[in-house]
Amino acid sequence: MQYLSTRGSAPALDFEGATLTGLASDGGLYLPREWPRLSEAEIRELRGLSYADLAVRIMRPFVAGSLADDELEALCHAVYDDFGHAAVTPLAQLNETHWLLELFHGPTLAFKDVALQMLGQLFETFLARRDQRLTIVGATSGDTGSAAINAVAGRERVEIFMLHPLDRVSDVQRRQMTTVRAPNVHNIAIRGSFDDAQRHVKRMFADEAVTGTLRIGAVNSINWARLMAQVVYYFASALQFGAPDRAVAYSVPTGNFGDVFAGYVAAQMGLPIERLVVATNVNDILHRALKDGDYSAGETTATITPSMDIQVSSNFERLLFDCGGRDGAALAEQMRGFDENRSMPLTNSQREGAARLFTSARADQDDTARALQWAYRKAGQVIDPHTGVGLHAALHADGIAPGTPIVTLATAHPAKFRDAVERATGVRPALPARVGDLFGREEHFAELGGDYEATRDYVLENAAGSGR
Ligand SMILES: Cc1ncc(COP(=O)(O)O)c(C=O)c1O
Ligand SMILES: N[C@@H](CCOP(=O)(O)O)C(=O)O
Repeated sequence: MQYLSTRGSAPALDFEGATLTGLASDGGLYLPREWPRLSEAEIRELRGLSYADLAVRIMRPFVAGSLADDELEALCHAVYDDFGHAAVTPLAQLNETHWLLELFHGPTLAFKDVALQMLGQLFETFLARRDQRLTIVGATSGDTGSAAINAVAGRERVEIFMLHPLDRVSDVQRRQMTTVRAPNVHNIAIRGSFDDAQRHVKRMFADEAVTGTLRIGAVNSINWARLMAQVVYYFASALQFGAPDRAVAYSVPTGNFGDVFAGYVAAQMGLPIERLVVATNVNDILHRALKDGDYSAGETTATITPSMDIQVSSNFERLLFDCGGRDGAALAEQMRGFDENRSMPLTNSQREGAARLFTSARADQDDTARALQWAYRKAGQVIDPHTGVGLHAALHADGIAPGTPIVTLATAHPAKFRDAVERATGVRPALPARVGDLFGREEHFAELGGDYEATRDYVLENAAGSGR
């Protein structure tokens, strides 16, 4: 499989190249040249497979040419055979229509583990093959950071620099990153928002002072391999509802548009998805873009769903590319306009293409708290606030045919946000034993100002080196 940049001018790469490169050299994001398509009969044959075997079948066309079947099988079984829950991503029923897809059974209690545990293995495989090292630079609003650090801590061939916005992640999220003691892990808190951190990371990919010295890679969802691994749980859940003979709708709490874009990919592959509901908090650029065609970023507001306090949503570019006729040059121009004005109108084909599958909703803090209360009182489920944003959207979604199961992606364990959960429900969720003694361990992180140069220089000065 070949991968193309959404901005049209970076070289096409195979899966191995796209995984190690992360962000394309023209600033675009990699996407498969075409969507592999499964027939209804092929989807039916997936019923009853273990999660690991399903992952092999879904990922195989995407990795073709870069991983042999036996290599892919070994990786999928290594990651998913012992994942914290036998089903890896189990479903929980709320009522006759609504379900939760629990994505938080991995080591760091958020959906990011499902893909990042796989990405850690992919890095190891490809770097060993090339006898190379990689310096990862990443940005996190809380969950990607801990999941990525868990996936690569102590590994020989990678080191990781993870930027988080100072005081804008939960205490559990921060400690899951900053208490990890491994020589290849560097945590940096920057003054500003997640968007600032993400901008610094993307700029490093285009900065010769960095790329001329270090081979840098990405763990954020700008890395295609992340999304590929997330497609699997849409199939795993829809099959349980009878796919391909029955359609399912999903409500996805959204920030960087990665998780919900994985649902879009599943639909392009032939999975009958009736609707994808993009659920945002008050940082609602995606809701406004889908509703009015106006993609314009405001200031980020801190909320009880900090992982979704995002205004510039990386993966939306992938959707605009795919829906807008895959015209890289035109999209590069459109994105240049956005970089200059922090605002851009969508084209008609982008709007119409998106409207075929997506709908959207926005939840403020009261809506979110009410959704947490509803889940607890009506269904006995204590859910995290991000999941609450998704559930609010699911409960208020229209345009979904009666009788269609609506699945809300439960993206984090409630204990990661226990203060907000307790305030809404009166229940203080306990931290699962698998995260260990987080509050008894010492924290280590560098605190930097908000300027790009300080971040870049810190990385250059502290990198053990990955060669060029
Ligand atoms: C708990 C949680 N829910 C939802 C999201 C949103 O996911 P995405 O950025 O893939 O849209 C994130 C992070 O982005 C998250 O950490
Ligand atoms: N919510 C994320 C933000 C980064 O998103 P990513 O999916 O692009 O890595 C986080 O928790 O860090």
